[in-house]
Amino acid sequence: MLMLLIDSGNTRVKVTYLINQFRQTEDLLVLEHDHIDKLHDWCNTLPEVPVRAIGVNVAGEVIAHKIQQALPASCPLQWLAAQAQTLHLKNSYQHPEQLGADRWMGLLGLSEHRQHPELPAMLVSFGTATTVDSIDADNLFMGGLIFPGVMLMRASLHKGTANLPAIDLRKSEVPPAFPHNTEQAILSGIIAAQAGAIVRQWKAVLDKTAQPPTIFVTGGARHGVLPELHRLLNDIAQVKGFDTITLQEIESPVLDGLRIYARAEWNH
Ligand SMILES: Nc1ncnc2c1ncn2[C@@H]1O[C@H](COP(=O)(O)OP(=O)(O)OP(=O)(O)O)[C@@H](O)[C@H]1O
Ligand SMILES: CC(C)(CO)[C@@H](O)C(=O)NCCC(=O)O
Repeated sequence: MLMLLIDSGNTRVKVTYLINQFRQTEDLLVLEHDHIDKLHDWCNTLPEVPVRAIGVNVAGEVIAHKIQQALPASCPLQWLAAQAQTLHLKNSYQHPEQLGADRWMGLLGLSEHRQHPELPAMLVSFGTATTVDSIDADNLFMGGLIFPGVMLMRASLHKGTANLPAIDLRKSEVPPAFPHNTEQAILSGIIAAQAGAIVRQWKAVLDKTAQPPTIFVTGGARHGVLPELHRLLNDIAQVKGFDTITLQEIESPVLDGLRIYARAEWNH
């Protein structure tokens, strides 16, 4: 039995599959919104006809419909939402279903990466928006931040002002603390905002739980932020008396979460 797992984000749609509940392949399809129809042909190349699909969609109804249309008629699709509790994960959102389903499944996906489940953990996703979510050692989602992602910050400065250019973001060095030109000032500003928010949340979790969270980082826009993030985390580790702060990059926590969900359902 082949089951599709779909992570439909605001920039890209990612699809993988399970055969008899196991991920037997590293096959991953990544599609921009304009190319969702290619999902149809991809499905025809799979080793079996898919009989079911589950996924999360935060890209709106139109994209959800396009995905549904691209699937074989034999393959019913179920979109999952955040809940008050899913497996071991508990949700502290006032209205649990308001939490982005991608954030929720991503947090579920952390369980297969956490080497120290006795410590809290953070999931930082540098996607279209940046999200910074925390769970404690009892798997309670404590709450999290949403702010414009790297590309949105860049675009909004360019669109919302007369003088600011659309800068080149393909640099992954620590940007200067005291920029001396416009391009550097924008780059440093964006990276400082992104990295600074994560350090702020790391400290908030430490203050609340008295334990240092492990940080998991994902998303297409992460590379430019990581050098500055490492630098800030080294600084705060020293101040707080820790040898190091664990930061681990992970490729697809949302698909990992969907896989965990699918297997649990299968075994039920
Ligand atoms: N090299 C890069 N430098 C900066 N940003 C990048 C780079 N590569 C991709 N991005 C940005 O990363 C974002 C996409 O990341 P990702 O694929 O994780 O997004 P996504 O899954 O579509 O996100 P979301 O789920 O938030 O919609 C886009 O904003 C894209 O412009
Ligand atoms: C924040 C995004 C856009 C991140 O992809 C998504 O999770 C979303 O649309 N969330 C809904 C609002 C919320 O999570 O509170």
